[in-house]
Amino acid sequence: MSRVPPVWPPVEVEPPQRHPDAPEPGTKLGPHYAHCFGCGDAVEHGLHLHTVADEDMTIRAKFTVTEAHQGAPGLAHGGLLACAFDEALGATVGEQLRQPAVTGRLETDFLRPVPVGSTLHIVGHLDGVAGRKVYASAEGRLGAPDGPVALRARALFVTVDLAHFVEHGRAEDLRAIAEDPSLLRNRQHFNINP
Ligand SMILES: CCCCCCCC(=O)SCCNC(=O)CCNC(=O)[C@H](O)C(C)(C)COP(=O)(O)OP(=O)(O)OC[C@H]1O[C@@H](n2cnc3c(N)ncnc32)[C@H](O)[C@@H]1OP(=O)(O)O
Repeated sequence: MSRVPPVWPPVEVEPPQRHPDAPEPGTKLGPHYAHCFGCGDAVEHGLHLHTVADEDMTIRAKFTVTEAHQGAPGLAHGGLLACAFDEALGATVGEQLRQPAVTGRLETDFLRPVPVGSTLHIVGHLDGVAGRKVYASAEGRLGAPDGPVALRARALFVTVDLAHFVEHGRAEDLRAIAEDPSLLRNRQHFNINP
């Protein structure tokens, strides 16, 4: 079967406009929510993605695969790898546009197995905007920023109002944030206040 991907982005897009408050290249982004499985520091066996803003609408992220992330013996679970890309792409969109957005569609190509103990170096890029639709893509290299490509991913994010999270989030988790706003680690950027 051919691995030639379809045209990307799949619709006509405008070039994304970097928000004036988007973090400067080199800024460490930190977790956006303590209990986020992708980046949260309160999730013992989470992915703990470390993300840094970079030039040209990109972010760089690192994900180290632990024993807790196995699918086959000694190898990362594919769904968790997709999760790492969801997180990295979400950070790319959120940090560069400074607008809440959720994943509408995520596609992932797995090119190489990713062993436990290895680190994936992910670069996420904002590709274009069409109304509320935001297209982003990412590549993950094994072991080093110039290592072999292990995964590629493409995603459609859809921008939403903060009401999306208030309406759909579990009440006790929203209450916990109201009681301890520091759970939203990046709240100075997004000013989420449910
Ligand atoms: C820093 C933060 C890091 C966070 C990283 C993690 C990110 C996440 O995991 S977010 C959680 C997972 N995602 C979700 O829970 C989203 C669930 N889905 C939804 O809530 C809704 O379907 C939602 C908001 C995406 C879209 O619904 P709604 O607001 O009614 O808009 P809707 O009109 O259906 O869609 C908007 C546009 O997107 C398009 N679209 C939506 N979904 C898709 C899809 N899967 N494929 C193609 N196009 C789509 C629609 O066709 C529409 O296009 P157009 O404007 O051209 O008509």
